[in-house]
Amino acid sequence: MTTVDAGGALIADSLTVSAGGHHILTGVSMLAEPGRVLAVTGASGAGKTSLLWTLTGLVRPESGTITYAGEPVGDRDSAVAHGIVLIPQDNGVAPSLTAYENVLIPLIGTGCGSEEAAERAVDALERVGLAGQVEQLVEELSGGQQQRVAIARGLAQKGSVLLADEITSELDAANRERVLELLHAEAWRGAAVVFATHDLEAAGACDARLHLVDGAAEYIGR
Ligand SMILES: Nc1ncnc2c1ncn2[C@@H]1O[C@H](COP(=O)(O)OP(=O)(O)OP(=O)(O)O)[C@@H](O)[C@H]1O
Repeated sequence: MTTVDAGGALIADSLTVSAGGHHILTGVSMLAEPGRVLAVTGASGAGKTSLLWTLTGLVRPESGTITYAGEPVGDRDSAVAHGIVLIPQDNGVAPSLTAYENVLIPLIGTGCGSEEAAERAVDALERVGLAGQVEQLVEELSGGQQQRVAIARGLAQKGSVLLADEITSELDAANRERVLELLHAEAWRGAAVVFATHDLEAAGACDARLHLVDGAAEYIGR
């Protein structure tokens, strides 16, 4: 397994984000530590996706700062350079490519050598239980299988920070358990993991919890 910088905490300080003329995050602060899984909970519309998109540089905050290992994360390029990986809520997989290509191509795009990328892609697909679907077109896969392709794509990148947005929503019980174990395995590898979820049982098994209410952090702890 690849190890990452153990000093690499992702810290958000007083993030405020606006869209459509109103605040969708208001003064949210957060600490994601290497080796730990932070659950982000909250009702639908509370701001979980907005927070993860801001942490990964896809949304620019109106005020507040984000740092990784003490370095500013100001935009998408710096988030990528710091190894901040997002598994998005909508999966974002390419339907006309195979499962393997969906995992492989982003690895090549980030400069991974072709042999290592191939190994990592197959390994990640096996870890999510898709060893038998490696060469299958994504459009031929079920919703839950497509979600697992997106998870494999995120795992294969071996990020320093893994942001996982509602990644168990389409999974059956066995695959939900498998994916939760994989998130914790990412933390054991040394990554800081942030897991947005409606699943309070899964959140309870995480190391820390940030609860959002109407875009504000209401409760931090277990
Ligand atoms: N581009 C946008 N323009 C205007 N409002 C937005 C935009 N993006 C998000 N919002 C609003 O911000 C709020 C938070 O949305 P967000 O998707 O972050 O919530 P969430 O907690 O992830 O919800 P869910 O659990 O349903 O995925 C919602 O009220 C949403 O309508």
